[in-house]
Amino acid sequence: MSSGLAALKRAARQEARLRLRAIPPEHMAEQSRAVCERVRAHPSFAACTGVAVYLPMVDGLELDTWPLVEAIFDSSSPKRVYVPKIEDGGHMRLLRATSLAELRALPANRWGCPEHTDEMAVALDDATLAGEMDLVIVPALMFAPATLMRLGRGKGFYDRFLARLDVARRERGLAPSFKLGVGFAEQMAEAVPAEAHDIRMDAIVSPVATCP
Ligand SMILES: Nc1nc2c(c(=O)[nH]1)N(C=O)[C@@H](CNc1ccc(C(=O)N[C@@H](CCC(=O)O)C(=O)O)cc1)CN2
Ligand SMILES: Nc1ncnc2c1ncn2[C@@H]1O[C@H](COP(=O)(O)OP(=O)(O)OP(=O)(O)O)[C@@H](O)[C@H]1O
Repeated sequence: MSSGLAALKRAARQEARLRLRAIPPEHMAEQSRAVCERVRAHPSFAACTGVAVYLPMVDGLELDTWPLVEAIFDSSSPKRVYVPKIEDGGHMRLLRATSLAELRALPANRWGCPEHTDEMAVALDDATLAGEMDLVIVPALMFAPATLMRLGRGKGFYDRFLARLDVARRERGLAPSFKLGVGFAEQMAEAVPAEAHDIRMDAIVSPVATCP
């Protein structure tokens, strides 16, 4: 990556963290509920049979996806649910979860994200390889709804996972996954610095708008 772009990304991540820290907790909870409602109302949600969703970090500072996860498991027409697990070496696996209780009981990893432990995950396959998810709920530090681009946490986990997922789906004759970015109003920007490997979202949902 060119050092100019790296510096731009670094500065934009710092700006995003400042904005996130300034959101009152009750405003975060309210926005999270509104975004989860909008996701449930989106056509890609009704259409999907398998959803990849992150579980929010315990210390907050990102959109709370629990209202969405609870709604999926409460539904009479359940969908398959997959959650990320970070492996050594910077690889992200997606593991199928079979109940809300299973997810609720997951311990926090070193970054504060609820995640299966290595022992729990031993018998679980990486669902990415079978291309099982048709909808991916994508986190980011900042989004640009006008361009559908996102700025992640800088480790490339989602960019690499989304690329691998769609390769697996293509090999099976399946359409690409629908990539739905979710964030607080404070995380929406005019533009974000982007590189060739940064994967474009199909839609971005904030509490007040769904783009496109
Ligand atoms: N809830 C949740 N789960 C998720 C993600 C996420 O963004 N949110 N991820 C999305 O990719 C993956 C974990 N990705 C991470 C990527 C980078 C860092 C990281 O660099 N942490 C810093 C300190 C924290 C920070 O301010 O970002 C560090 O370790 O130095 C942490 C997690 C998978 N699970
Ligand atoms: N498809 C890919 N293949 C190989 N390397 C990649 C790919 N996507 C991203 N990377 C690498 O990952 C690192 C982080 O990329 P970047 O700064 O774009 O992360 P990010 O978009 O903030 O992270 P994330 O996607 O996890 O939210 C970079 O070194 C980049 O080269």
